Amino acid sequence: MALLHITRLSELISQSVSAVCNEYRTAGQDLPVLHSTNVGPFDAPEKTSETLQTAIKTIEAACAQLCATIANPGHVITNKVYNYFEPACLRVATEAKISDLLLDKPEGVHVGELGAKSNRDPDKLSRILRALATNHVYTEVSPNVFANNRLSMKLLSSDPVSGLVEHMSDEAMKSTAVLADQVADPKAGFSVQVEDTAFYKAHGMSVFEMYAKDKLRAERFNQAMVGWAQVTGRGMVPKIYPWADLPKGTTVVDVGGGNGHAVLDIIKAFPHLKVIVQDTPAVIADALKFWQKENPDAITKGQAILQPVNFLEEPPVSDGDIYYLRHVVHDWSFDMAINILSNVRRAMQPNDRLLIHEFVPQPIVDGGTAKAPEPLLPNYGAALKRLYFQDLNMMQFFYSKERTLDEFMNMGDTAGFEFVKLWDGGEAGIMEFIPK
Ligand SMILES: C[S@@+](CC[C@H](N)C(=O)[O-])C[C@H]1O[C@@H](n2cnc3c(N)ncnc32)[C@H](O)[C@@H]1O
Repeated sequence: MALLHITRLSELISQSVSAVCNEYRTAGQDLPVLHSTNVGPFDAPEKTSETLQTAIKTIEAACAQLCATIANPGHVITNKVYNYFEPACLRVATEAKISDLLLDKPEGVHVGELGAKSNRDPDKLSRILRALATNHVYTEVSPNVFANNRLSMKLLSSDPVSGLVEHMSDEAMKSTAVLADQVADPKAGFSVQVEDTAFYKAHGMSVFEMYAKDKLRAERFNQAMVGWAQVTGRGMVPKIYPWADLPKGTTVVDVGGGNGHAVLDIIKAFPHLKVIVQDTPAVIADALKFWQKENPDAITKGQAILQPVNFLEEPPVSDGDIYYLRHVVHDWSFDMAINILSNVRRAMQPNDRLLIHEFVPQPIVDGGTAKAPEPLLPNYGAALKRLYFQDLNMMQFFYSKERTLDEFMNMGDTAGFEFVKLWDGGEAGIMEFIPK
């Protein structure tokens, strides 16, 4: 049985590798290589076919499960706990702009030069870059000479994923360090108040209070949201919902829209639509710069309007047809989320629609709709770990959570909405509601 288990895992890996090769071959594309700095043809989630996605998921899940099954347990656990160095090293690399310094230098750059150009101690830098290269971020081409590879290209300062790395390895990770203390605390551990969260303990304020005061971190967070969207399928937003079928002039209100990158993609694909982005005044000021760079015409023509709102205290603008909330509800406890949704409900007419775009995690025990082949964990285990860590991120920031479909349906019902449909978008889905 034990032998069957590990050989089955290895078979799953080799079958899935064949499937990957086949997808590339059929598309006439070269197979990916780790040291390449070129963007691969299927690197973006929206460019990855379902067959390729399943094969990659299976490889990730089976490799992790095989290692966990056969390696020394103490070794595996020690490696897991040492993982906290990886984000710290990634932040050193992004803040020192190492990937920018290595751009177009396939022969690599000596750490002495990297240290001089980034004002970092070369010895510390070399050890940090070596730790990253050992984990496949950067290549050490010869002793102390480092070059970019397919992963380190995501750390370029022009790539919004680098903002995500900094946001997560700075203010987020500092709160992760005290998460266990908060969970064990007899008072804070059972609270749902934001003042009792790990984030509040670490920083003495909530995350949105931080961003109201700290402009650099606030701008970085907005960039992080674009990076997050890119990784989880920015290009998916126009594909998940039948935006094309909406009548000309339909107005989509992006409530808590950040800089409005999601609706920017929507009007790019569906120019017959109009959008209004609403967020806090500081974020809207940042959003204006973003649109002036990305699509200034939409602002001049009035196709895109940017407006401040405080959705905790007032309804969003009332002249929308579709109210779209992307990764907003997950920031709030049940009661606070009901307050926001009730405010949205107050802005809406009977024929308007509410779209809540969020992760919808599947229970691990029956695997929900994911249906991984045995002996993989039913939810594809390590391949989907981001989803479960993201839920903990919501715990440490807000004492909120990533919710199941049932939880969203209950929430919608409480706030005065009738559930219509889940538009499946893979990792995240759009839940459509109408006013009751
Ligand atoms: C997790 S971000 C999601 C941003 C965007 N929808 C996206 O998917 O990238 C949550 C957003 O809610 C906004 N927000 C928080 N409190 C708010 C409030 N009281 N009124 C309006 N927006 C708020 C934040 O500024 C932030 O842009």
